[in-house]
Amino acid sequence: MEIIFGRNKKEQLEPVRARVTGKIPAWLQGILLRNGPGMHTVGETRYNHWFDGLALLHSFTIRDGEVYYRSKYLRSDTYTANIEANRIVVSEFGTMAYPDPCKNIFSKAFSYLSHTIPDFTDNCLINIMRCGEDFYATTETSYIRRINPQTLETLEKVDFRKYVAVNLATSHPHYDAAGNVLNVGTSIVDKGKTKYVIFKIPAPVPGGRKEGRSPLKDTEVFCSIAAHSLLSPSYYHSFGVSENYIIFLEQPFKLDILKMATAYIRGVSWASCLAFHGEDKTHIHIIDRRTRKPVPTKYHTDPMVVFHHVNAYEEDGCLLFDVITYEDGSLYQLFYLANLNEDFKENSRLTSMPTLKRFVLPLHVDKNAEVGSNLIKLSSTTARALKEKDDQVYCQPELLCEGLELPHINYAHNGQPYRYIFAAGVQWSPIPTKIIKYDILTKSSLTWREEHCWPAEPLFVPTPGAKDEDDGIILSAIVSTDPQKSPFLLVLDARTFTELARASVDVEMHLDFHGLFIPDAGRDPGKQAPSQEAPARAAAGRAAPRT
Ligand SMILES: CC1=C(/C=C/C(C)=C/C=C/C(C)=C/C=C/C=C(C)/C=C/C=C(C)/C=C/C2=C(C)C[C@@H](O)CC2(C)C)C(C)(C)CCC1
Ligand SMILES: [Fe+2]
Repeated sequence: MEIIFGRNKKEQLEPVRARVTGKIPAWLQGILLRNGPGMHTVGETRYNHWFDGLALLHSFTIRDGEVYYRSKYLRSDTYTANIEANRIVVSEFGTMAYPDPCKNIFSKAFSYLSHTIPDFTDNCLINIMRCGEDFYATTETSYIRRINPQTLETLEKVDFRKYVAVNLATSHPHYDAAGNVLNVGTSIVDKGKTKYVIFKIPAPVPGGRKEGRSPLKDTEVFCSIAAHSLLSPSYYHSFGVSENYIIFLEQPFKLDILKMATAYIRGVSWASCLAFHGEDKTHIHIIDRRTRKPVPTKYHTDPMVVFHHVNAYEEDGCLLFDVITYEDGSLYQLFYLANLNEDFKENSRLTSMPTLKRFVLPLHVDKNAEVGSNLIKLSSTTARALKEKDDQVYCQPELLCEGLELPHINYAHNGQPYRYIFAAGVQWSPIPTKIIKYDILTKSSLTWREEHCWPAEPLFVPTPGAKDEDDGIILSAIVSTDPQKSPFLLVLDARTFTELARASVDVEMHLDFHGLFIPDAGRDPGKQAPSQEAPARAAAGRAAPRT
């Protein structure tokens, strides 16, 4: 466990050629670029939480059946300040740090006052966002860092706050067919009105970057939602989109702003300002993308915690959305490094299982429908939505499957009807885990697993000209707890889940969070596959007839 979670990983600055066994499809050319925590101690100091680790970018460049691996720490201001001081000087999610080494309460108070609000970290360790031709490493503060996807060099630091009033933003943006980026953030201090802000980064004008203009400069507010409680906005990690709607879950996993305001002076982490309120409900906000306004019906469901939305689509006047749910916020508890030790199996039993659930919301509620009646008439689901008084609807989801996390789909189906979910399988115990293809239609699954292997999030890359949703390959970086086994990039046939190839590298690879595949530019665009993160092409793929 220590090898996987706690140990600092070395950078691999020079591209190293991987040992390929099997055959990588000739059409698969491009860069798999991923992000995750790689350094957990600096000098004598250590982070408390796995999600605090310094961002280590890594990439697998796939060219003509060969694979080259490289990795580089994100040179964030946080990284530089820590390395220069040879200790942790910037606070992260689970670790509060003090620029001033003096620990007495007066000096704490003094440095608090002199900084007023400590600046938030730009240790962008969670995901990679594409914005036109630019790529950014992302986290959940207002900072993102532009990076060079070829060399993994760190470029400029961008503060969303310059363009839109958000203090936090998700690391899971959505992309539409035209190349617009949608994201959501929380505005905590803007005129005392705590709100969730959905914002849009418009698709760049051609040649814009060449003229030195970043598409971020055109960022606009799409819609704002007032928080139910001004002093305790919800925490969220992602959101959902269908063709015409945005789904935002205001869940009872909340940030306590008063606690946050005193966290620094009290010497506690941001994480300690987060709490699950089992007595509250989950509010489901639906925004109409055409009017940019919330729909009038007030939907709610039982208390739950969601980190990852899977997908959403509309069918017969209903909005269906699939999410991975937990019964409480204990997932974040599990990833304290102190819990990720030999007793992991014991500790992890405390956590509720990630469960894939389908919610179905009626988009038009008949005012005359009887209170207590089920408004969902779809035969394909057991999800229910019960009419309540005053335009309220209580949603009861359908439980689809247990033990999925880090979900991915064929992104050409994002917001559209879809059938397959690719994900890492989580059992917590017994470990290690597996990769799963879950078929929503038949409720069956295919799995890939191997002893001692810990898979990362599986990404789907479609075959050029693909018609079927699962015509493509799955890429996943695999690390192992067996010191004899090198980490490798696994290439699976997404249809059958048989292994096509693996590319092993003799490096200490880290277990990462998220990333994307960048298909090689310059290939015949007519023949280019609709790619996971290339929305314009994905749209072209969607237009192709489906079988
Ligand atoms: C909170 C706050 C602040 C700070 C916010 C910060 C720095 C937030 C950072 C948040 C981060 C890094 C969030 C990361 C979330 C990641 C999630 C939910 C990942 C889940 C992954 C899971 C369950 C993976 C399981 C696994 C699978 C499936 C396969 C296996 O092989 C391996 C395993 C077990 C890892 C401010 C802005 C400073 C101030 C304001 C308040
Ligand atoms: Fe995530």
